[in-house]
Amino acid sequence: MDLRQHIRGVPDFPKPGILFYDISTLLRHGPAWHEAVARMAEAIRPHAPTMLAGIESRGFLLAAPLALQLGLGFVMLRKRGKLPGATIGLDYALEYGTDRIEIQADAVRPGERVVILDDLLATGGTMAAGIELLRKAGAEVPAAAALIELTFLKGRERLDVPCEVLVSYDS
Ligand SMILES: O=P(O)(O)OC[C@H]1O[C@H](OP(=O)(O)OP(=O)(O)O)[C@H](O)[C@@H]1O
Ligand SMILES: Nc1ncnc2[nH]cnc12
Repeated sequence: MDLRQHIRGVPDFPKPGILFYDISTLLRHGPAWHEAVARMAEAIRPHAPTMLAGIESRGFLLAAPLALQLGLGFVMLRKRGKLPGATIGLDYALEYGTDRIEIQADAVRPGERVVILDDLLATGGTMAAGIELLRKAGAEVPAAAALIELTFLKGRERLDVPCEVLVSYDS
């Protein structure tokens, strides 16, 4: 199955000139979504994770079913101020301005092998921050994974681990 047929490019969202790769149409299609999760599980398995992590919010859509498929738990990396209890945070640069992601301080045990998931790798800033935050919390990060990579933005060059992807766009 060509997953590309189930991903919609929406022009000029969220601002003029940006082509937004919308996974809503993939999520809505049962067989395509099932296959995407199954293929992602097989791509991640060789990295031998003991746990998964998902980046808010579209990363959660992958982390939850993949954790079930692989028989693992998963941890939420959330935007600022959303997690209760003690947290560890990391500020990171966006195209315009900065953002912050956080993890609960007791979320991972030292040396836990955590594969980090997001829906899409664009500039790589979000994924790189997620990896750094997981390491700050004591995890090892053997790999990252995303459904979609926008290769022309070279986000992969910002990562020091392999990134598994299912669909790439070069423009
Ligand atoms: O590689 P980057 O340039 O950092 O961009 C990729 C990030 O941007 C999107 O998240 P967004 O902030 O739109 O949040 P959402 O998942 O809540 O929609 C996407 O889900 C990734 O997390
Ligand atoms: N072009 C894009 N489409 C969908 N999500 C994104 N996140 C960052 N860039 C994006």
